[in-house]
Amino acid sequence: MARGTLNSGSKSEAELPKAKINLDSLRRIGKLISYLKPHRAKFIAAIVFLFLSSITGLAFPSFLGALIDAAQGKQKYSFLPPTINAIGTLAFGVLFIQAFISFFRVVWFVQVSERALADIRRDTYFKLVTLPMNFFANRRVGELNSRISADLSQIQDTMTTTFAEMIRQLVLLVGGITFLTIVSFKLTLALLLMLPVLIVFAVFFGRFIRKLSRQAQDKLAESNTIIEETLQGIANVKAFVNEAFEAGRYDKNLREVVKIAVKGAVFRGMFASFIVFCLFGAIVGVIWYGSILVSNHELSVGSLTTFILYSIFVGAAMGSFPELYANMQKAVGASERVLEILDETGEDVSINAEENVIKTKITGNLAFNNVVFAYPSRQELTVLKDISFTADAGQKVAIVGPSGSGKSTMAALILQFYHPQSGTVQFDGKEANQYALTDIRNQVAIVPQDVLLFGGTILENISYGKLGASKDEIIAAAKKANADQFISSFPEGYDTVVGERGVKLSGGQRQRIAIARALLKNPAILILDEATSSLDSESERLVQEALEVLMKGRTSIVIAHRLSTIREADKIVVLEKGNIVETGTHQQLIANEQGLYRYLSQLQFETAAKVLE
Ligand SMILES: Nc1ncnc2c1ncn2[C@@H]1O[C@H](COP(=O)(O)OP(=O)(O)OP(=O)(O)O)[C@@H](O)[C@H]1O
Repeated sequence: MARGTLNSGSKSEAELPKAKINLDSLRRIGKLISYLKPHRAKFIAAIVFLFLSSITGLAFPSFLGALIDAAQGKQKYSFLPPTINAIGTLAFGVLFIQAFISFFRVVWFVQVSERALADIRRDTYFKLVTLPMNFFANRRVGELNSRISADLSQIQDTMTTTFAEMIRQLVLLVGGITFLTIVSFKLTLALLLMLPVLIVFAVFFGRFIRKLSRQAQDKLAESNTIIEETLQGIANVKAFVNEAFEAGRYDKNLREVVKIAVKGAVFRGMFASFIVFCLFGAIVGVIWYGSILVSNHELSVGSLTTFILYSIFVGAAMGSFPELYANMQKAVGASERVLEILDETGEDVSINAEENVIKTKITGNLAFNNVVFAYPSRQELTVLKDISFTADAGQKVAIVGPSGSGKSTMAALILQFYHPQSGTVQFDGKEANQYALTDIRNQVAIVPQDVLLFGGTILENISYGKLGASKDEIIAAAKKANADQFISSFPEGYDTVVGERGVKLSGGQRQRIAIARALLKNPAILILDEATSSLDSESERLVQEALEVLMKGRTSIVIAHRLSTIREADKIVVLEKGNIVETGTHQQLIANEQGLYRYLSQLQFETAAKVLE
């Protein structure tokens, strides 16, 4: 039967959907098979060895039969030596060769599939990280993660085990039937009439029982949910005096669990009787008939032994096919899902670090010309409607407006995460598409609202702004970003591990790390997405000071939530529902009594005053 490793038991793999195997699906997954090409010599050698080891495996029942016959003074095959010792020695010789071949076939299969799989994994990951933002908007991280883990594991399992097992069982089946026919045509006929019917019956029976036990498990899980819900909401249960109701609900569910389990037990019992009576019965029948042939001198004892062993080989091979086939189907499904990613068109970003150099310098003039934009995932909602504004090199331009007015979307368009439906985004007077994508992203930095730190040291996190920066450069950037002081206060300083498993940094501290990152990157254009949650005043002062240093000498686009921080801006763009409703300096805008800016300013001023009271 198929080995236990075929379904490594992990839930996600066991639940992978199956796909139909036909010419069309095989053609589609041909691209994945092409990953074997660089290793084809080894792969072919492994298949040849697999054939050899399976064929030598087939020799053993004949050796055993010959040994038994030799013990009775008979010679079973003329091509085998007549004495017991000679046959035994030969059998050991073949065994040794088989062991030798098996070693290499296992090692080679694993080597080839591991390497091919690593290439597929690498390409899938590379493709994933270069895919446009829109791709990620429509998919959950968990789902993508499972493609790289569960789907690829299934493909790997199939490559290393299922595929080899399929070939091995095929050889055993064909070879087994051939040898059986040689030993006794009559017995083989009797066996082949019975065996397939019994095996098909056993497989379907087995599946039905598995389905029943899954139903029982699901029902049990349901009753566990009832317990969980009741205990979590115990205050509600008590307040409504619904203890009896919950107890009834649980009891009803439990009865159903028992009902399904008992029904399953009946079928399980029937299955056991069936196996005992029919399958073992078939063997007993064959031996019975064989013994009659032996007593009539039509068959030797050795031949009967050989026959029984080959029948076991053939039966096991037949029985293993349904599971092997199901595994193949899962692998085809998994391959199709992985290919879906590989076939997507990525952004024009190279994954070679050496190619990531700035080819065209940008001085920092930025312009939006009649930009109209809707997110590809929500075409019906036009987020930006005819936006035009300019930011000259070195200027500080603030974008303000109510929540949802499209401020962050403008930042995403500057970073080329998305492209406008009409209108253009220009850098130094040239349209964005005239630059290499990496040229723009390498010269634009963003300090986001919520700073994500990667698992690693503070030093590594800052150097994310400029990979390969020296420690001195990093410390200098941290000093300018007002971060050196708090970093040095940690016992491990810059080597302190942060991120999910490390030290938790406060919002203000994380922002200063992000500022140091941006300083290190030294961009021509800076986007500041101001944090909405307010920091305490000391933290705020440190962050604000660091930001002033960062903004000096470059174009800064400040997405502002607190209007007090942008009074000095060269230009303030006021956005409302995707339209620019006002543009000007703080003085100009505050003077407009009917203006949105003045209204928002007053609102914030009043809120602040109330807090102070
Ligand atoms: N990835 C996305 N896919 C689809 N719609 C989006 C996406 N991101 C934002 N939106 C929508 O675009 C509109 C503008 O959002 P945006 O985040 O630009 O506003 P904002 O002005 O930055 O808001 P806030 O001040 O709350 O951050 C909103 O209606 C939002 O629902």
